[in-house]
Amino acid sequence: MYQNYGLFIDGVWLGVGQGERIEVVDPGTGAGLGDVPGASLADAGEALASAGRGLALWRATPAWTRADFLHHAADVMRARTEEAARMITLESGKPLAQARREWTMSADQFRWFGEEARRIYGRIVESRAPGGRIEVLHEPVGIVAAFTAWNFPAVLAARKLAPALAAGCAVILRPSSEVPGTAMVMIDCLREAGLPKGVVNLLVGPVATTYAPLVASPAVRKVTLTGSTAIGRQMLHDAADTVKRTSMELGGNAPMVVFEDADMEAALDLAVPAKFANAGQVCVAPDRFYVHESLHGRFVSGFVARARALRLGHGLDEATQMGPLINPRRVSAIAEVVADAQRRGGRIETGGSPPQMESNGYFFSPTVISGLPDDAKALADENFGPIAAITPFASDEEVYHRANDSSFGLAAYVFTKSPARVREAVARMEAGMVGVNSFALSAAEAPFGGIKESGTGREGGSEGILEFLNVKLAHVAL
Ligand SMILES: NC(=O)C1=CN([C@@H]2O[C@H](COP(=O)(O)OP(=O)(O)OC[C@H]3O[C@@H](n4cnc5c(N)ncnc54)[C@H](O)[C@@H]3O)[C@@H](O)[C@H]2O)C=CC1
Ligand SMILES: O=C(O)[C@H](O)CS(=O)(=O)O
Repeated sequence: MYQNYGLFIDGVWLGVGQGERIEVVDPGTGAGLGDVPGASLADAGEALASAGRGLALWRATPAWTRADFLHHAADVMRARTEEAARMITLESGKPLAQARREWTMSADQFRWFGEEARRIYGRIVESRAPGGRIEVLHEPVGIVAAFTAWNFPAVLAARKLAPALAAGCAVILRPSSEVPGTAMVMIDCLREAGLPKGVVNLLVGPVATTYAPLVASPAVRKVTLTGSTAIGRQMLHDAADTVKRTSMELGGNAPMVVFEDADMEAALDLAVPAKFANAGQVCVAPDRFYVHESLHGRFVSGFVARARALRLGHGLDEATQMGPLINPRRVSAIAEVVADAQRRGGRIETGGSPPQMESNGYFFSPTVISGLPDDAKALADENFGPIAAITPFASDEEVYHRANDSSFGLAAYVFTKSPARVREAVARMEAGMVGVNSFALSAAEAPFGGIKESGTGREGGSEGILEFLNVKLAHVAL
């Protein structure tokens, strides 16, 4: 699996880092996939030095040359889809079809920001001083340290690499140790596309050697994380010591509101796949289902029937619709959410425990819970697993209050046929992204991100490149 990869420092693969080896596990079987080198402090120092050289070269590279590279990288990625999808599935557990979609979404990021690289506009403002002029320029922010979660190992990295490279930055990428191979395949695609030495470096390994030296280094001018709110909060504190730019794609706990005028069957057909994609380990997955009281009973029944029909299995089996959780700790965490629900009088409508399977994989049955109070874990916390908590509401005012009663604000979804309700929901939902009769929030051309404790900054769209640019004012009196 990893014999051709390892750490990527100064344009070469280092199969042997100076740190300890890291075992990678297939969550679908519990078996080892192989091991990868863990970076040492010396490796991190070499990556920082390499990134400094890479930045000097890349920021001087014309935008159209950067753009052509990004487009070529997207083409190479598309050509290597099957290899990449297999790696994503083996490391993260998600079914192959979802892995292929994720890789395609990742290539789209490079294609989109290949175009955006050509559109880094400044402006000139007439000065109030005779003969003067004000120039507003955009310059690359510098060396970027990028940290990503395990659940979408490709697109989370692409959402950072593509805009940073479009802007002229150099990047040190440090993926989750659960899924290092996916980032390795992606960087090998960039290498194949002609990535210059030092522009992207890859570190894998312990926080002490792959995060601490980067966040402390004054040479690193931007920290970008996709991960939990707890880790994001820590990184924001750490980055403040050297006043780094930051962008944070953090936790979510998305409400889905089904109004009484919704097309309930259509809502169910979309909600169940959205809930159980990647076994629910999706930051924008619908977690809290608020259903108008007139529809609640039928909605629960329809949700349960669809959940029970899902085929669980290893992601490499093309027939699999839901794979495992990422590790045993996630299985325990989800089991605790169910136990909390039972203690609070909730009804486990289906699921609630690991399935009976001939597998050592980390599986948990698709689970539907009703009858819970709003402060139950299944409703109040980010569960990040295959749990749907469904609860009735009586009025619009009630449901907006309950849906917004959260420290999170990543995604929110409403289902209704009423244009008036659509306008009100988009305006009143406290989230960075709102889906109306849709869960399709993730696209390279759309700004992805949250508010409140779901994070800061946006990835994708015309906003995404701004995260990696500094504004410079020049007042020229000539
Ligand atoms: N907003 C978004 O776009 C997304 C958010 N997420 C969030 O990520 C979380 C799940 O992913 P996880 O990898 O479990 O999150 P995590 O926060 O535990 O880890 C995120 C990254 O930070 C690293 N990390 C862990 N502890 C660290 C520390 N003390 N110092 C520095 N780095 C550290 C991890 O190795 C990983 O690379 C969920 O909360 C989910 O909502 C996941 C995907 C997308
Ligand atoms: O990590 C995630 O949850 C992804 O952002 C989900 S998606 O945007 O790729 O669908």
